[in-house]
Amino acid sequence: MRDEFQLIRELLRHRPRPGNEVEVDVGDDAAVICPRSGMSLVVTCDTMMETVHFLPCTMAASDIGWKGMAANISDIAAMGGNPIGAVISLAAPEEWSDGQLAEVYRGLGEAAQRFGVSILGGDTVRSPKHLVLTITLLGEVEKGKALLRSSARPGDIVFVTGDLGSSAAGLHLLQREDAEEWQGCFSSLVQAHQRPIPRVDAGRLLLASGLVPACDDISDGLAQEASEIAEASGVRLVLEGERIPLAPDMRAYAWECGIDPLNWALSGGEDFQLLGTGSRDTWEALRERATACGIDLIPVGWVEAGTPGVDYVENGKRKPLTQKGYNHFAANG
Ligand SMILES: Nc1ncnc2c1ncn2[C@@H]1O[C@H](COP(=O)(O)OP(=O)(O)O)[C@@H](O)[C@H]1O
Ligand SMILES: Cc1ncc(C[n+]2csc(CCOP(=O)(O)OP(=O)(O)O)c2C)c(N)n1
Ligand SMILES: [Mg+2]
Ligand SMILES: [Mg+2]
Ligand SMILES: [Mg+2]
Repeated sequence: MRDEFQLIRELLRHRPRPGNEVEVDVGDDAAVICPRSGMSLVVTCDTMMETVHFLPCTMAASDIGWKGMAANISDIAAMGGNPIGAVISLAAPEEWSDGQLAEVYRGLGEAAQRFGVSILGGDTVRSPKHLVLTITLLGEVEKGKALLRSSARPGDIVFVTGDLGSSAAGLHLLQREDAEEWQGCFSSLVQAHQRPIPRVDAGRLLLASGLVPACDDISDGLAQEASEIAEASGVRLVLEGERIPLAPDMRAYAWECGIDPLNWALSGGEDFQLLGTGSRDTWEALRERATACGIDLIPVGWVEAGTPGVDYVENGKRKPLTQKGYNHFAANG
């Protein structure tokens, strides 16, 4: 029989050392943190749910922890912030052994360590069926400077920070009956799905440049995130299909499967790159500054005045984008 308090001690045993902002650490009724002066708190929350976000064939226990943390860090990155500390809710079924749960926390701790996140506390309950991992992440951002979805302006360039669709391709591969035969050749896709890297580096650079009006992270696919910026800013985004960056491995795997790789980029989700807009006048300066820091900003379209929404240009023809992103309550969810 599992002991709740023994399990909590086990899960927290190897957590990263708390950062300087932590006034009261895990172990009391609540944690106390103090952001640096001149900084505002940024708060976000995301859940990883067995069957919805992962299956035994798609993710090892440690990957679940990494990805749960990475998905939250990505939302802080999209605001231009720095992550500070996490509060973690774990609902665990009896079928998951203490060892497996410790593995979830090992992966979670690896991501926390890499991105400077303190584990501030959490809650542990029994789940009658599936594993559910919910993380609330706190971060800090310079007061009044957070990057918003609502600041895109007509004339802006639309850009992304890296390849799209690889995570969806990795998920497709991992769910094949003959997945093992494919994993060796396309390990980068599996890696993109299981161990995404949130773009805190890019978010911080975009904020520091002062040249980026709007930003969003790509959790639900480019189509959905572009429409979020369009709606929030009251503008029309125009995406150019040919410019959307696709990893060579992703193209090759899609070709093997007879699938259009752009569908994975537009609708697949979980890439956790950033989507942003920047003024045309300062675009070259911004791009050079990013390149100097090893960050690619890839132009994928532009912003126009018009009915809020997204248009798509393919083979020189422009039309409203029909692809939808990931939606938990739709057919693709
Ligand atoms: N159940 C909820 N209660 C309150 N706010 C929510 C809930 N679900 C989502 N939100 C808020 O709605 C907005 C959109 O959520 P979501 O699409 O999940 O964002 P993201 O893709 O960045 O994680 C966010 O501001 C989020 O905090
Ligand atoms: C087994 C399995 N099926 C489907 C998916 C694909 N999937 C699940 S949730 C999701 C979108 C991102 O998750 P969400 O909870 O919407 O995160 P948020 O947008 O709130 O950051 C995707 C693409 C998956 N990762 N695993
Ligand atoms: Mg969310
Ligand atoms: Mg987001
Ligand atoms: Mg979503």
